[in-house]
Amino acid sequence: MPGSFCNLKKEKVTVSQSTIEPVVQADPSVIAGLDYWRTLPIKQQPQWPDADAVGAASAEIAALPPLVFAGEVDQLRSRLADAAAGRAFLLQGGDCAETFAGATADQIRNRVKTILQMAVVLTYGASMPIVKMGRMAGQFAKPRSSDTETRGDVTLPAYRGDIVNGYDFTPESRRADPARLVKGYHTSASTLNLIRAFTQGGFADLREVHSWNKGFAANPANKRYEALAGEIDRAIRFMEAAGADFDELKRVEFYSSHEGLLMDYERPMTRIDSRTGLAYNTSSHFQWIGERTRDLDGAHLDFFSRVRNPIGIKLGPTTTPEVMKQIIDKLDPEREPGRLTFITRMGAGKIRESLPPLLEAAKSLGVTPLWVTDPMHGNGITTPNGYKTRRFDDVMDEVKGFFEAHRAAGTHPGGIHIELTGDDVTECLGGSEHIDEETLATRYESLCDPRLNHMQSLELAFLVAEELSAAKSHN
Ligand SMILES: O=C[C@H](O)[C@H](O)COP(=O)(O)O
Ligand SMILES: C=C(OP(=O)(O)O)C(=O)O
Ligand SMILES: [Mn+2]
Repeated sequence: MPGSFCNLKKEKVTVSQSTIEPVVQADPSVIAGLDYWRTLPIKQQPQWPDADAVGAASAEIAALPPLVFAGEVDQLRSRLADAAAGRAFLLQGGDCAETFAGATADQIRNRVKTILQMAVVLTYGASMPIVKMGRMAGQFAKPRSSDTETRGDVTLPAYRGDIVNGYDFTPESRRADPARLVKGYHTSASTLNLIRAFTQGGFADLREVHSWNKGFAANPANKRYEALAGEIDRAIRFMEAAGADFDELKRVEFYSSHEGLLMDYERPMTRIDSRTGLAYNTSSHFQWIGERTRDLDGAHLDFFSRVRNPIGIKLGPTTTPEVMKQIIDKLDPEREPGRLTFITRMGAGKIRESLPPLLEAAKSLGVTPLWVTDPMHGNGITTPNGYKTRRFDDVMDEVKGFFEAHRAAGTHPGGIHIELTGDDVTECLGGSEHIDEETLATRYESLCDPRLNHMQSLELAFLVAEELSAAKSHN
């Protein structure tokens, strides 16, 4: 697999030799285009103190093997095309900011386990395949509202994610360190390796995942979900009785994704596929462009318009149909199924007004992007004692608004994008454990935005499954 890519170092094109398949030479204009973003305005990049050290780190990354194979990326595009057409549903979840210290076997397993558990519930509710994708194995760079953070009378650069600087509030830790780019690569590689092992090696066995869900539903706090859990149980027993081959249900496809933000990492991870001569960002299967960096004439949109990966764009409540159309024209001029995902993050109070005009505009343009709801980023609040948090009920209300808007427009609600962890943290308010403002302090671990914990994530999956099954019966 690695031999089928060429490494791109600066402007020079070197194509590695593959004995397995013929190598297609990269068109020089493709290579040159990949650096056009350097001429454009760019937001949310760190102030690296040492330009030579950044260049050296990027060159080192450019020489390392790709983390994903272009063929897997193509497969994901076709899965997302199914979701856009209403034949599948995307579940994308993981930390707001992964950390190097958090890349442990236990924490990775808990996140994968949570996503697998949610996926089983959603599969039942949707009666459709669930495309499983982690905000994992590369979600290390963060855009921030402010470049600096002030505590008392000390002001330092803001924490921009472990791939840039440290969280500790000292000048040394907050200085952007290019060595972190290389560590980001290796941490992504080891995380993805374990994800592949879990999802291919037997851990994802449907019956096992289902038995974990039975444990969730047996908890008296989750009584509300007992009936649905019972239905899933009967469905699985029916499959067993009918002779389903459960060995075939031990492995699942699982895709990696992160925000395509930090260009000194994304550019060197972008390689030319020897099969096609086209550029793929091999840092993950899918990248999205954030609400803060999706400027039409900016560096990010230009760069990601030139890679073959399926691309997500976050759309906040102020997005106009005209801007949406220009994004489509720039990123998906061919209107290729599965290429473009719109991840709307409007806020529970706004989605019912802000989403319908975009859905109507897409219909009148004759385009069918994949529509995904991110019910996290429009619902942030800060408690009087200083914790960034979100209310579970607001999150769920935005999901409901998303389904309502699609039902009214006759478009497909194609997926959910959630900040979650598999651990029992206390970062979001509410849920069946009734986490309140006092409780937040007991186990608040996120270095950026608050995540649903394991229980809250499963609870959300049961509620979304109800929405999905209602959406089915309306069709
Ligand atoms: O994850 C999203 C953003 O990075 C985050 O919401 C920004 O948070 P801030 O407003 O604390 O910078
Ligand atoms: C930064 C994020 O979101 P947004 O761009 O929607 O604010 C995120 O997904 O963590
Ligand atoms: Mn976030």
